[in-house]
Amino acid sequence: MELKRITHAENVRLSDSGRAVRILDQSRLPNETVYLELSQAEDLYEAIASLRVRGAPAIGIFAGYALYVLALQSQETQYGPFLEACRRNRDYLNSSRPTAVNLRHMLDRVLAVAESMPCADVPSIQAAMGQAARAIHQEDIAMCTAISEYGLSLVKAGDGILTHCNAGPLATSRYGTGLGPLFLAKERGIPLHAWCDETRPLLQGARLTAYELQQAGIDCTLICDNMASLVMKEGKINACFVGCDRVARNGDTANKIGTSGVAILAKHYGIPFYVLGPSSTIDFTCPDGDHIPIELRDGGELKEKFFSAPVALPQVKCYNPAFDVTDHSLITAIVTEKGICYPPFEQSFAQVFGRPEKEAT
Ligand SMILES: CSC[C@H]1O[C@H](OP(=O)(O)O)[C@H](O)[C@@H]1O
Repeated sequence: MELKRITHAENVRLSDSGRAVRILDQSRLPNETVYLELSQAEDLYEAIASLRVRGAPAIGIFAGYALYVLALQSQETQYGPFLEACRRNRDYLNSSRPTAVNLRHMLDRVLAVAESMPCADVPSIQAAMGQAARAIHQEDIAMCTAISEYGLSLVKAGDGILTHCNAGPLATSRYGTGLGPLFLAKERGIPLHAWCDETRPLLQGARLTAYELQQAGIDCTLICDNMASLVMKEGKINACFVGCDRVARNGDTANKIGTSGVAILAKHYGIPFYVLGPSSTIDFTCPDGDHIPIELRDGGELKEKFFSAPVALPQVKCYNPAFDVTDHSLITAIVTEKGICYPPFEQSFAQVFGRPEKEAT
């Protein structure tokens, strides 16, 4: 049987000129397909802050390229001033969103290249930074493929998979993490059915997950977030697959707001709850979920965004945390590119990643 390779929208890459970052503007999907080429610091920052590019791995890939294209514009010819400019750009881009640790990890990785070349000329440093940014992108493709393989091993043909938010190719490089097994299953002719939480308030599930799955010909049904309990009770769900933005050392996981509620429901109904993500999303310096910074966003996203008229009076106060933390006790396994980690997570991380069990904080 000819295996049909799923084509993925190119969500982030270097522009053809090599001097800008080209993205598919996810804030305009699913109704408009708009590509942007960004090279100015303020535009690169805004693209992350406004979720034109979003999803922990995709943010990391974008940030690596962004620091590189900004370095290319530097007029500095001396190492010291050049490095200081790179550090300022790193700090500025890192301040765009606080929760997804991939942002910090990948900015630091590209900056570390510049910091490791004190005796090199600026053009050589710029070239090395570009190689690091491209490596981050290629590594993510490999990681998502491996995560998808491990994730697919946890389900069987005909299973119903509940998803929350978007952790597909748009949020990563290819395949995705939480959605990766669904794309891999499609390529292999294995039927799975996705039940997609719309994921208020920014509707990544409705706008992006349903879009990606529909485009790929993958069976999916869109539901409101408040329907998750009913579809679980009705026996439609055999497993929950979600992505992650930051995993603490004990397995507590920050992901899109509403994820912890899905995990509590899954526990109640005896349904396995899987977190899927690359090792670059694990923050080994973070001891537990209480130490994960949670982004607070503007209340307008609740009251008027996506509505033809406001759904609440302008004076109504709002609370809009963009993420919540799922306690490690609610997680069946954390699926990474290096293997499936089962509780106790600190021990399995040590085994899978070959790290000391107790890390210096
Ligand atoms: C593949 S990780 C995607 C992860 O990021 C999303 O957050 P946002 O849309 O705000 O970037 C969400 O938490 C997804 O699970």
